[in-house]
Amino acid sequence: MCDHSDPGATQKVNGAAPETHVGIDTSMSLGSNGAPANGAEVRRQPHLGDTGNAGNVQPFNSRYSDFLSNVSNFKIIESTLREGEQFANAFFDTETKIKIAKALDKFGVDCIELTSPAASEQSRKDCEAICKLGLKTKVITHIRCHMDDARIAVETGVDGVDVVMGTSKFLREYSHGKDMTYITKTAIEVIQFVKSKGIEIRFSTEDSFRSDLVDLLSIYQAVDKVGVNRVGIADTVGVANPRQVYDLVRTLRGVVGCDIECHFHNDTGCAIANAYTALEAGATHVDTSVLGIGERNGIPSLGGFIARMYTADREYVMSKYNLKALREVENLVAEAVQIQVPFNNYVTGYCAFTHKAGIHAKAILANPSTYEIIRPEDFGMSRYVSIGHRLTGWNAVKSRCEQLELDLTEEQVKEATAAIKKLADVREQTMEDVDRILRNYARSIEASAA
Ligand SMILES: CC(=O)SCCNC(=O)CCNC(=O)[C@H](O)C(C)(C)COP(=O)(O)OP(=O)(O)OC[C@H]1O[C@@H](n2cnc3c(N)ncnc32)[C@H](O)[C@@H]1OP(=O)(O)O
Ligand SMILES: O=C(O)CCC(=O)C(=O)O
Ligand SMILES: [Zn+2]
Repeated sequence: MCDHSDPGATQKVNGAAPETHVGIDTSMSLGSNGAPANGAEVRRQPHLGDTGNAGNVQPFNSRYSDFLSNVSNFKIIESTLREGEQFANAFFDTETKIKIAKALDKFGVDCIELTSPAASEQSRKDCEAICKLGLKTKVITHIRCHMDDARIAVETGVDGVDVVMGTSKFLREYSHGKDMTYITKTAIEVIQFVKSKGIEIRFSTEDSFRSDLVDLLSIYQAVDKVGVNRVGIADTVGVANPRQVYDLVRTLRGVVGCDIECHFHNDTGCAIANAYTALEAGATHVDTSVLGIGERNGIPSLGGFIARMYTADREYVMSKYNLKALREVENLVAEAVQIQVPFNNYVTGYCAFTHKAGIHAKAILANPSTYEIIRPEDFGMSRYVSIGHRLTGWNAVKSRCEQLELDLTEEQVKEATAAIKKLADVREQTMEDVDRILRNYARSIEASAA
């Protein structure tokens, strides 16, 4: 149910590198997610001056003058097994958690964050089991700012503990009822205790963007002074916009020496943009979850965040992360939480690399960089050109003729294209329909020439 491989029924075109292929398949059924049924392939010539989709021709790379930016030097705290477990549909048994942890390790995330061991006896056991897997990724757990939780956490074998406490007026009044003096004192106690066990510690303020700036900076400064490894900013309700994020992170960067982690909810659609902006302003770590699952409508998806970062610094992202492992971990999580991967998912969505309109198709066939900023092959994906519809053009049809080894002149291809469009005005044409039209047309030309 969660398979989200390439769309069938379109023309398959792999073409950024020399010696690339064009495969064709023209029906466009959203139900079928398998590889194209009819993948006849033809060669296309490499395009001179094809610098690749995310090469240095694009003008939006970060500026050298942007000395604060960590866009080319960031870490991912992957929270599918913590924030993701807070998604309404999520129930991860031990086996599933282990599979997800291993898949994230294979992808190469820097840290995985696990549900608090104080949540339940099974959560504690699962945390211990994942710590024993010997993963390359750091294993971190996430707890309240409370000594009882900290004592349980340090016994699990984790590499790090993420501590959080609400600082907004809302949470101080209606969640835990504690004032800033109490919060600061407890935070310092928890940090010193966790550090005394030789374990990494992060302190985060929940609902940071609705907290008082002076309160925030004071507590961050206090925890930095006692040697916290990271501080965290959390947009718990998804209220922040990129400009506000930039201002807060940049201000904080001037106040603490430790690393800065950021956590953004997606209630108002800014989560990935906010994460990117936080890195530009000097944050070092970003929280993600696979497919963005989490409380309500979640946080930045691992795939979406990676797509953004790849576009900013392809070399860094490709050298650090195993991008071809993205699809596997998405499928795993989608199945575990019983959802479909969205049709428009970043990178792996059903039609993320499908080009339809004739104008696009022509240019894509000449050079994929015209209409793609991500190279599908970097993620183990394929490119498609859809031709069995009325928006098609003769250039796309010509490429199919070449695949079918039909020797037609430009004028003849144009005439065949008109025939396809006429029929496609009535209904979408499948690949078989298009091939039949083209073959019949070629036969009729041959017959009239004989
Ligand atoms: C924004 C976020 O996503 S933060 C992470 C959320 N994660 C979780 O909640 C983990 C799963 N949670 C649980 O299993 C449970 O809520 C537990 C074990 C943590 C606590 O359970 P309970 O003791 O039954 O308390 P309950 O959940 O009803 O209320 C939360 C308690 O934590 C307190 N609390 C809330 N936030 C914090 C905090 N950041 N630090 C310390 N204490 C806190 C509240 O005041 C309340 O205390 P109370 O028992 O004196 O009323
Ligand atoms: O610990 C954090 O920084 C974030 C906690 C959280 O999930 C949130 O505030 O939404
Ligand atoms: Zn959250």
